[in-house]
Amino acid sequence: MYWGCSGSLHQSVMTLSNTGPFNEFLPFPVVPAETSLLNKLIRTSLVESSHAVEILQRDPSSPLYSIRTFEELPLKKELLQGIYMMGFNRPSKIQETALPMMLAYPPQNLIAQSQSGTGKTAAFVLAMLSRVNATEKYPQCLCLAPTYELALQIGCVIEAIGRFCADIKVTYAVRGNRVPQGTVLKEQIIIGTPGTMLDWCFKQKVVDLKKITLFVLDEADIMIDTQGLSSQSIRIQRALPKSCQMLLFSATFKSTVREFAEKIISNPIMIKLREDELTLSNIRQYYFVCRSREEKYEALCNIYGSITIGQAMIFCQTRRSADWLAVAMTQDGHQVAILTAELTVAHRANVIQRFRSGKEKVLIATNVCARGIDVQQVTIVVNFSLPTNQQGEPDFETYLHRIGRTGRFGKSGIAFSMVESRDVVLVEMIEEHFRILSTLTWQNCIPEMWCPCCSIEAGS
Ligand SMILES: Nc1ncnc2c1ncn2[C@@H]1O[C@H](COP(=O)(O)OP(=O)(O)OP(=O)(O)O)[C@@H](O)[C@H]1O
Repeated sequence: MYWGCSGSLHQSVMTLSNTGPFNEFLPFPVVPAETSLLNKLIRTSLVESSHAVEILQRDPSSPLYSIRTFEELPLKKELLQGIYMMGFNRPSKIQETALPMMLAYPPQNLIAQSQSGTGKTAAFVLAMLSRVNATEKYPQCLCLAPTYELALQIGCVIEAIGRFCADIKVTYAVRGNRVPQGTVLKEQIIIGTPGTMLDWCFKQKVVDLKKITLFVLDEADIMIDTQGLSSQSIRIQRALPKSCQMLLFSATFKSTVREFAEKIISNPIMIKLREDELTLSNIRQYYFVCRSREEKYEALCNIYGSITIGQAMIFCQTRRSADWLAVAMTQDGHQVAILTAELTVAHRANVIQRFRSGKEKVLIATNVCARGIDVQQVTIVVNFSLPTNQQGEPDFETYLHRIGRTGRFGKSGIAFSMVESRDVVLVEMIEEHFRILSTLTWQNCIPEMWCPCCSIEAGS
């Protein structure tokens, strides 16, 4: 699989190593950069938010306005053409507010937070392509991303939106792309990871930082959670001229991100798009009490026999039980895909893409690799085992992530949990926990006695 575009780097085999923070309960860590990448790869459309953009902090001297159409922006016609070729008819929520600020003169510094998929990348790509002076053949914009693959993804967006800007070129400061000292870079935009960018700027000295007019730091939350990346980014940023415009983007706005952002960006305008909260209120939840794994499987087959299922996602606690279930379902003639943390990111992306496109109807996943992955068309979620922590207590957060839907995409869904008798107490704890948030409709259905509550069309 090749994730880059036609830029000046070509490399076809990519895997991300699991180097992120280690989750003590699970054999494989959840790596936020991987989740972010997978979501980018599987996302084909904008995640529209119902929330307004909040302006947390603003430069009082800057006029603040938002736009409704791309034509209202000072964009060159080649960029408008590029935008329309991408199928973007109107700006997203975050673009409405951020783009006028990013394109304003004099240039303004901006910190923007908005959840994944809301159009941040497209926004800063437009800013980069607008700021560049295409007649000058030297680096003018630097963009930092936390991983090789994410850097290449940004490059793809630049090349897609900028396809009519023939004179603007992009290069990649990422591992494997070596530039000997003395190289004269002609590309106006450099996208890279902090380590290699640092090398290009300070060791190889192929970038004259004094000539950089726009600096973009993407996925700031991932950067600061990944050892070394934030200090490398700060080193680069500190060497830039005072007049250089700084843009920082993040999907989350934890206090650490805010502190980091404020440390490196002076007098920023700060904007934030509130995230839709996960909710269980539109999910009907049922559970089966089973005596064994085999009986859980029988219950699962009963669900399949009784209701119309679009696509289902089944969660298992361990890889071994995921494998067992995949074999059993395949033998019974189901088209099943399996997602476990041992797969490389490229492999996982492939599995998810196949599932998205409907090639498989069932996706069996272990929790670790499915967390944060956005598969919107799923109408049925099955907990083949309830998520628990190392102490054997219910993992409420994971439960919510597995079955929760945001208000915006809150088509009703159904979730089934298979529990062994000794675990009914977990069900009660989950019920107790979420009763505060929403009204739950738990139903105790016993496989042999199929109850009427379950004869509901999924997604109805
Ligand atoms: N104005 C728009 N109209 C329609 N689609 C858009 C628009 N802007 C972006 N998109 C599309 O929406 C998807 C998400 O956009 P984008 O990647 O820019 O979001 P993001 O906020 O940067 O996400 P992430 O945090 O995961 O990087 C992409 O498929 C992109 O092509």
